[in-house]
Amino acid sequence: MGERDYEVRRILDPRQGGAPAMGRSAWEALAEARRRFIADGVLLAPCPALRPEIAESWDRCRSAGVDPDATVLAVPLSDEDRRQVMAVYGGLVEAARPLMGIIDDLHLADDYIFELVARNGVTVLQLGNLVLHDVVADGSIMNEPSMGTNAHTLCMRQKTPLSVVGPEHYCAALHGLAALAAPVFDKHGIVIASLLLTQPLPAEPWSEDYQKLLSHALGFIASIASALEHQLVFQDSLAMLAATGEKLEAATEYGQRARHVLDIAMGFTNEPILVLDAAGVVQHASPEAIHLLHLTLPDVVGHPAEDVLGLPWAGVLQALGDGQGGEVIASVGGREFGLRGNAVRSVAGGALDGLVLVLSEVKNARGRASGAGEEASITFDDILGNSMAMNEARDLARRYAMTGENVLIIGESGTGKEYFAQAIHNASRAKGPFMSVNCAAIPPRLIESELFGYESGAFTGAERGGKPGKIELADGGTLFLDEIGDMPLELQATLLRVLENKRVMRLGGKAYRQVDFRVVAATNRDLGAMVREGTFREDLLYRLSILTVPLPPLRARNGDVVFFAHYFLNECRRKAHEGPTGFTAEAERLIATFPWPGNVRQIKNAVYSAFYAAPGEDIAVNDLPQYVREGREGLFAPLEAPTAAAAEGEAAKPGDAPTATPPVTAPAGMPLPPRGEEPGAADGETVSVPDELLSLQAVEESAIKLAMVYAGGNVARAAELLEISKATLYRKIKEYGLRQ
Ligand SMILES: Nc1ncnc2c1ncn2[C@@H]1O[C@H](COP(=O)(O)OP(=O)(O)OP(=O)(O)O)[C@@H](O)[C@H]1O
Repeated sequence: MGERDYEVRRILDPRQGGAPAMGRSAWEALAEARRRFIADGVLLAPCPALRPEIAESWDRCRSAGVDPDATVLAVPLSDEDRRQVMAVYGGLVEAARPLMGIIDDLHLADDYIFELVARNGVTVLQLGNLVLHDVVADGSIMNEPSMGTNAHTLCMRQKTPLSVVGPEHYCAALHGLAALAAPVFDKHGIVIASLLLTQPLPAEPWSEDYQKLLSHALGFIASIASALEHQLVFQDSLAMLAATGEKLEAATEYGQRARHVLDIAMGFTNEPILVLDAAGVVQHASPEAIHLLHLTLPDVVGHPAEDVLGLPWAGVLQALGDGQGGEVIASVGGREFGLRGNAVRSVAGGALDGLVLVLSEVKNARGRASGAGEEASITFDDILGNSMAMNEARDLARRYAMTGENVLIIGESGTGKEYFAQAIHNASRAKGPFMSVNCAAIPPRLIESELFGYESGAFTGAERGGKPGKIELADGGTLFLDEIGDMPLELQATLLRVLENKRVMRLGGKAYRQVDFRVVAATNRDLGAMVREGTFREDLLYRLSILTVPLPPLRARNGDVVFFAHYFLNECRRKAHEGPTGFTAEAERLIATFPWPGNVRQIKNAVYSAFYAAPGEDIAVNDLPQYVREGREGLFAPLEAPTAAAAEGEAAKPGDAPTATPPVTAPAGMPLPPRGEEPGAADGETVSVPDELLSLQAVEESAIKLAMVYAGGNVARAAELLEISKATLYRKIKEYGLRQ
């Protein structure tokens, strides 16, 4: 239509376009001009009735050798060719048929033939009652070379509606006809066909009425051509719409299938996952997420994040939508959950398509808290000591931390094994949880459920909804197996399998969960000897001990003892904001030479106890625990009600401040150590404590008692002094059968 350079309106006026008005003389002059041209090949000049396009057509016909006297015009078309043409023009024919039918309603003509002629001259649709069999064979190709000057070929050539009447036709066989034709353009402005109305000429074709009728008929045909073009565009749009609809349908179907697949896939993951669309509506939820949130699938899927997680979607997007791995905390049903998010974009850098949220309960989401509520806050920078032995241990552990492999830490009690475990965790998996299990502190029959967790109903007393084990909770982080030497033999094989496969099954469960965790194990026992005794599995030891960090006892760390004494003194001052500022020379000498079997913990406790006991500027020998003053390697004695002799003796010691050691008495309800275990103590004599009573457990037990004394029975304060969590202290109080 873009090429259309005429207007239908103008054609209705015969003076402005289409067929020029022709009176009788003009008609006769035209006929004469044609006769002369056919005969001589020359045009009579001037002949106003002869339009240039008609004259040019005659010229082309003559040059092409068209026979002006042929009786049968047009070139026959094979059936096959015709089928092909019809296949191409089928759509156009269907569109044109109702429009062309209007001619009947208008009674514009009596005898006529109204045709839709393809661009190549083949009639593809024919209406009307005029029979032209004698002139044009049915289903033939009608074009200029086959039938001389004609209206439809010329209108397509000229790209405008026009008429060819009587003697304007080159071939005499058509002289009795008037043909009116209008081109049909496609949406690109290319002529694809023409509409052709053919009628027999009346007796007086030059009459004014007939000339007017011709003009109106041409306008009508041009209008139909125009309507047909619009219809084509409309059909095109419909087709496009239909195609788009089909594509949409296909896309919707594909989307539905993908959704179904994802729904099923969700059932296979043990991760608590929520998938949200760009508007923040939950589209999928894994069973684990449903389980963790204590909700049902219909409570979650199809609901906005705001309703499910209680968080404004805009805030979630801001925190997690940039794909930088942030975390937000959501509170659902009074419990807190960490949400880590992965932004989904189908085009890199493009608009957000959705968000995949991985949930975890806050206690392990933050990656710090262990089951006992302890925090893995220690880094290698917090591990003090400048002795060569200590530096070597620290360097070794730092290197091992980077390997991601399991690490075994061996050392006496109080040498800093847990400190090292935390430092390794924070150097390699700080973002993950640090879960610690003290194999010596948990009754053997409970270790299994503590480690592996259980499903609801796994055993009598199991929590409803089950409980994840420490291994599961350590996912993405570190499992610290303290006192691994106390791991029950029957569990060692299972643990080994878990270490090898990195997957666990809860007790009473049916499915394995893949867990990504690293084990740091610690012991103060000789695992090699235990293997020889048959109480520790060799294969487990091998698995755990590939990277071993031996921690030197304090007595092997040259210079560290005095360093720690001052360090802990300063720590006390920082906490108390007052108190002694140093040690007397003699107290420092005593500290430096004491063997400290309880290592750093012991010296720390000794300094803390002296700090709160010392009345003066400096901590003196008298302020130090009695067992230190007496050169004994334990804490047992100081908790004893001091004998008068002992108190005197201490007070009389030269070089110390002239103050008596404050009598250490247990507050009401605080049990004193079992005297019966101390040979000779029953009769009140001061005796040296046998070595076996200075076992590490005794050291710990005594430290607890001492801390409780100084904390006035306040567990929180005592825990602070001992630098352990309240929960651990409660556990140890229970373990040692102490009363608070
Ligand atoms: N290198 C160190 N720097 C600072 N403090 C230390 C160091 N080593 C140990 N400590 C102190 O000693 C305490 C005991 O350390 P830790 O619990 O790590 O020892 P452990 O070897 O695990 O002991 P146990 O075997 O009895 O459990 C710590 O709470 C800390 O206060």
